[in-house]
Amino acid sequence: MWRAARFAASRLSNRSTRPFSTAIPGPCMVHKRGADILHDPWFNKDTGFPLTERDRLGLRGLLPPRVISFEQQYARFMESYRSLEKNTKGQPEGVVALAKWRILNRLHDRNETLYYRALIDNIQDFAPIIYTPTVGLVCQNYSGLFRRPRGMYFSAKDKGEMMSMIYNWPAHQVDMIVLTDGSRILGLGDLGVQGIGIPIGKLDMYVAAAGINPQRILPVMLDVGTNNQKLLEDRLYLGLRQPRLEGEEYISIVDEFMEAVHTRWPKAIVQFEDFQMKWAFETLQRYRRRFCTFNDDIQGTAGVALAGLLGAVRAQGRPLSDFAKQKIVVVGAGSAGLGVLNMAVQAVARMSGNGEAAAKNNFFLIDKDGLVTKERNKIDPMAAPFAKDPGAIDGLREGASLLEVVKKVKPHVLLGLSGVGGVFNHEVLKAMRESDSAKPAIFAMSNPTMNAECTAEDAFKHAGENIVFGSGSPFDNVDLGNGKVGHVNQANNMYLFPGIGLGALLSGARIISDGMLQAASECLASYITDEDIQKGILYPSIDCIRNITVEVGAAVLQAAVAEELAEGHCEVGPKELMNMCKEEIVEYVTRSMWFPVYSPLVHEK
Ligand SMILES: NC(=O)C1=CN([C@@H]2O[C@H](COP(=O)(O)OP(=O)(O)OC[C@H]3O[C@@H](n4cnc5c(N)ncnc54)[C@H](O)[C@@H]3O)[C@@H](O)[C@H]2O)C=CC1
Ligand SMILES: CC(=O)C(=O)O
Ligand SMILES: [Mg+2]
Repeated sequence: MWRAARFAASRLSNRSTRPFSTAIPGPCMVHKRGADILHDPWFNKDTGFPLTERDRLGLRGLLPPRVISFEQQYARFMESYRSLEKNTKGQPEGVVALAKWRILNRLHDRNETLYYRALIDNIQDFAPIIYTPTVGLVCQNYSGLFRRPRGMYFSAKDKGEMMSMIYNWPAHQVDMIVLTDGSRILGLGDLGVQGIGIPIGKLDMYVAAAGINPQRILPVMLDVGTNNQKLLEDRLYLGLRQPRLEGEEYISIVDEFMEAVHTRWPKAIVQFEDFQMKWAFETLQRYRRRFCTFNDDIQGTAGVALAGLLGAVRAQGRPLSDFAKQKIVVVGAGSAGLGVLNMAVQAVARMSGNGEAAAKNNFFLIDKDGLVTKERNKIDPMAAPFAKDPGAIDGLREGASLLEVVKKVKPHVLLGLSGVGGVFNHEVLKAMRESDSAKPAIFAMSNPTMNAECTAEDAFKHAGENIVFGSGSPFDNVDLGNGKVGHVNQANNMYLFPGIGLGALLSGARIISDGMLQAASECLASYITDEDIQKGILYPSIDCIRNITVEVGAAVLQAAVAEELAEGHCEVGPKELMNMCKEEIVEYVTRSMWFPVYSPLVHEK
């Protein structure tokens, strides 16, 4: 069932990052001329326009005479980035992070080709700036940082207008949309319109990891108000100054947006991101059978966590079938925590063949009120299936604290998706030393860094050096002394959502099925070699995220074909997809990925 490490070795040979391409890129049609091109980041090449192109496009005289090559421009940008790093050394972390974000954002606003090349080639350094953790800081300060709009904004005031508004977007084709209502941005709560930074960051990862053409992405903010009093009182706040819409009023706005998008771009994939839990589940159920859509926090996170949980079983030197015997404490009963539980329980049920009721026995769910049991008043219907019988474990009652649960259960895995920084305190971590596992796993998956359930250093210090550790935001590996290293994994849905979107897009699937999501998770789980697993490495390095995404995308595409959901994409029809073997699918996915090079621009009226 789980194709474990068998395939991993063959994949390793495939991992080099693509060098500067020497192939001559095809032409790109542009409907503008002159200064309009220089001010359009999709087409702008700055000083890189060849002289013939300057003549053809009316650019002569609008640029200094010397033509600078793409490679020189890239080197120049990286030089200024590195000197900024040097010059800001010793300054407060937040100041440095925002300075780095600004220099990248300026390039993004000016020249997207160069920006994405820099991002792809330096993904390890730049992901923490354009994605978690810095993106959280950017969202918190968005109204002050705002210079130029990016993406689209649909507000409660636009009701009845969305069908026409969607045609204001300048691109003819959109493939990938990331949508938020700003109600639960990372672990930072309701940030209203300022949450737009998240769809922007996620789509940057789509371009960098999945090679989605940046002219075909669309970050969207649905501004239905905010319940964040501080923002409502902030005179610079750029969103609607009203409390969040609720109930029918709210859902009618989302309905209208979904209809508008699919009228103009019937094949566009919509990723729901950072919606508060009640609307995350409600919208997923409402749209997943009608549109090609998924919720990243529920489904993407679940797949990444499951891959990590299976890695933790392998790290103990046990067969994957032992997953059913692992005792797992999940801290956080929100969209992410419940998404993980649902997928993990299904996996246990499949592996053990004993059904879902039995599969739940070894999972323990904790929320802000402690252990969730059937005695809980007003239990959330989504959490109810995971509520324990009170007394199922001797001495553990409704609302038992995390420390009590860890001491009694002695779990193999402690997994945090609570959004609460430091909730895995020293006592809880020390209690993990008594785990029934020889290599206990600790996942502090909440973002950004301040909201992580514990730091990597504390985890290794208090829970012991034999743990395996994952965190949602990056931490440095921990020096354990004597040349030993505590490896830090980034347990983040970034390893899956780009491949889910890419595979769904290229398959032309009508919907994103559970089978497609399971295939994505299995693929990630089988990517790591046993040798790496023994070192505590559960996820590959972010440096090879493009290669991982190819594999995940191919697995998702294959699953869509197997389930007869694939309707084909562009010139590749469903029959051709059906006739492709695994290697041909991988080759097709790789070939379909956009890569940043300057294409010759051809003016078309
Ligand atoms: N690493 C990754 O890939 C991902 C990480 N996340 C992170 O997970 C966190 C939670 O996200 P959601 O589930 O969407 O949020 P949510 O708001 O829906 O759920 C939070 C849950 O944590 C519980 N909680 C709050 N305080 C607690 C405490 N002191 N002890 C135990 N539980 C407590 C709440 O009762 C609630 O059940 C966020 O920080 C988010 O950034 C979310 C998705 C992906
Ligand atoms: C990573 C992510 O999706 C989150 O923290 O919400
Ligand atoms: Mg999210």
